[in-house]
Amino acid sequence: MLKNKNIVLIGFMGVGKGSVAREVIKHSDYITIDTDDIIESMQNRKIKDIFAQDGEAYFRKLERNVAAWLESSVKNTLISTGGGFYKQENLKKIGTVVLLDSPFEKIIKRIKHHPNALKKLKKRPLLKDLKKAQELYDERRPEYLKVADIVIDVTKKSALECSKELLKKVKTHA
Ligand SMILES: Nc1ncnc2c1ncn2[C@@H]1O[C@H](COP(=O)(O)OP(=O)(O)O)[C@@H](O)[C@H]1O
Ligand SMILES: O=C(O)C1=C[C@@H](OP(=O)(O)O)[C@@H](O)[C@H](O)C1
Repeated sequence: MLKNKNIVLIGFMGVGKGSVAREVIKHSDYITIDTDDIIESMQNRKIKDIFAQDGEAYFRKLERNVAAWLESSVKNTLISTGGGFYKQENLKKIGTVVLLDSPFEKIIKRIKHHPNALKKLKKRPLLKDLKKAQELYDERRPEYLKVADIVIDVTKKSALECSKELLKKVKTHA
């Protein structure tokens, strides 16, 4: 583990941030937290309900609050983030930024193959319209690459393989 250094996992919706984080903690001393989970628990409602009831701008404000808290108060933690969290101004101050990268079609294929696919799609308001989601992906991908300290191509790898690559790359990045 790096001293006083968080790992911030970024990447498009459904690319596997949560899945990889859960593998990393099995093979290291890291504790993991998820910005979406923090927001849902503070609000006592689901992300899709926050979007529906108060709109995306309100959700982004909540993300900003979480980002400020992460920077001031969280250390030595693997932080999994929502797909839009990478835009936070203080992102690089929170920790080493690791991008999970994969083509749009592969991400969607994976989600659709999951036994709980419908639920997985429903809980992500920005995946409702796949054409718009593809546009969002195209707009974001260069920005993800720009902000990342480390990039992991997750396309042909299991979450376990990705977690091992992450731990190795983080170690050598220090
Ligand atoms: N490396 C992987 N190989 C195959 N399927 C994966 C992999 N990583 C994630 N998945 C599947 O993709 C979907 C989205 O993963 P998830 O971890 O929830 O993504 P995120 O946290 O980035 O939104 C889930 O159905 C999960 O089981
Ligand atoms: O890409 C985005 O802007 C979003 C991604 C979601 O998280 P996941 O990446 O975990 O699906 C969630 O934060 C919200 O629906 C907005």
